[in-house]
Amino acid sequence: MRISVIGCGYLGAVHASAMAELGHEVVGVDVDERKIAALSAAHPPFFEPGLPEILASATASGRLRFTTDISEADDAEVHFIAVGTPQQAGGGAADLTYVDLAFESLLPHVADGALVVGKSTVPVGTAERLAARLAETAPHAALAWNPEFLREGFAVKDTLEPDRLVYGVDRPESAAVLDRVYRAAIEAGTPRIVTDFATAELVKTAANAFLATKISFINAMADIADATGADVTALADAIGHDARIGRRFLNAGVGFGGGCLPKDIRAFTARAEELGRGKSVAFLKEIDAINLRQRQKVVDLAVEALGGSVFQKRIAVLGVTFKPESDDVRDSPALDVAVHLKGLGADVIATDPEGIENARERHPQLEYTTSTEAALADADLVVLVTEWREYRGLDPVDTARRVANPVVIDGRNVLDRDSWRAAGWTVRGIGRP
Ligand SMILES: NC(=O)c1ccc[n+]([C@@H]2O[C@H](COP(=O)([O-])OP(=O)(O)OC[C@H]3O[C@@H](n4cnc5c(N)ncnc54)[C@H](O)[C@@H]3O)[C@@H](O)[C@H]2O)c1
Ligand SMILES: O=c1ccn([C@@H]2O[C@H](COP(=O)(O)OP(=O)(O)O[C@H]3O[C@H](CO)[C@@H](O)[C@H](O)[C@H]3O)[C@@H](O)[C@H]2O)c(=O)[nH]1
Repeated sequence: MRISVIGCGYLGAVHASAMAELGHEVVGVDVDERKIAALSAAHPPFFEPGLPEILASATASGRLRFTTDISEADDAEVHFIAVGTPQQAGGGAADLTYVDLAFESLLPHVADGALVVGKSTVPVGTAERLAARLAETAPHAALAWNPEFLREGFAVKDTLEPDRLVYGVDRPESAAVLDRVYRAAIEAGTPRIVTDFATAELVKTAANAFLATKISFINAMADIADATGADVTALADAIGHDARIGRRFLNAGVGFGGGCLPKDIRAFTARAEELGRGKSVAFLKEIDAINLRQRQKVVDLAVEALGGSVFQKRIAVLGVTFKPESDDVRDSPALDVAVHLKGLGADVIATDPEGIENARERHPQLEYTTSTEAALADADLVVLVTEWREYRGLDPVDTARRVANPVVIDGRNVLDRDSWRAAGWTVRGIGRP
């Protein structure tokens, strides 16, 4: 099929490449010339495992090209909208400017019979509004909402082998078109849920709200564990054996960040308030508050570990991205902790395998290194806040030789505390004795 993907960021670049990998003819469109130049040269403008390979093979095959000229989307049968929906400046609601601009710029290029498919995460009601606008200007085209559930770090696999497909449609023909797009996944047995616009939009919001709730729930348990000497990791293992609860997403630590969960729960709350249903999701404000307290908790642990002040103390911060296997620092708990410690007068040196460039752009006041050894050298304190494999695998004996003072705050509860303690370290975790 001929497909266009409008917006080639973390979501769109992967979606475009994956669609081409499935054999479709794809044009990726973005307003960012640098991004388009990089993608056209088969260089992903961000770090995502597996993307370089499918991008290279799809561009070489001629099935995938990128452009800043939206008129090149003219002959597509399906147009995916994958532009950003960030948090509004000064409020929690989603900023729909990019969706609206992308949609308006696409309208003159929507052919009769084409399907416009929203992929961006939007407040419920957006699809209905856009469908009405489409009916005015391109009455022989249709709109669908097909939310995306990929995780950064696993984006290629999640796109090619999704857990489920959700189609929000207003006519059965739209679902049939999406079935052709996703034929490979459907033939492999991927469940598909065909529903109305509002349900499809809400499925996405509800999924992220649930995931955020799971993480803040375990972080709340970590706080009680801290007050009682209990161990939140053992607690998570034990409750996780109950299949109704499940062990995944019960890792206590510095909390959730990224370009999705934090902004999506805030946008959901704002939308529910607009709908007069604020009370129904008021708990999400507490989920957010618990999450943000985790960042403060790590900072407080650092102050405590250094005897009441971090002023002029050398602190090695391991990790700046919001999670491993990504270079994304949007709303990153790790970077927030580093910035906060710096604000308290610490001599912070932050390291990360992939995120330094993005972190430096946002917070040039921090000192960065890509070398873990350089970060550790003569540190008075080590703070692990993103669980990259290289940090989880650090040798405690060798690491102890590098630092000035063998004290580590394990903000992700990933170090083997027994071997670190045996090597002379003081180890502080989250919700662990
Ligand atoms: N990142 C993820 O893991 C993920 C997963 C699922 C859903 N989502 C949702 O997908 C959407 C995109 O997220 P992202 O992380 O890819 O954001 P992003 O900021 O990485 O990418 C958005 C892209 O849209 C481009 N853009 C903006 N206006 C445009 C226009 N008028 N025409 C063409 N391109 C335009 C930007 O230049 C940018 O490259 C958001 O709604 C997000 O919530 C993201
Ligand atoms: O037990 C856990 C699991 C995750 N996290 C943190 O939660 C955040 C989000 O992690 P994850 O969900 O893996 O990353 P994203 O790539 O942001 O993916 C989420 O957001 C996407 C955008 O909406 C959705 O598509 C995905 O389904 C949803 O998992 C990260 O900061 C993690 O460190 C924890 O603190 N504890």
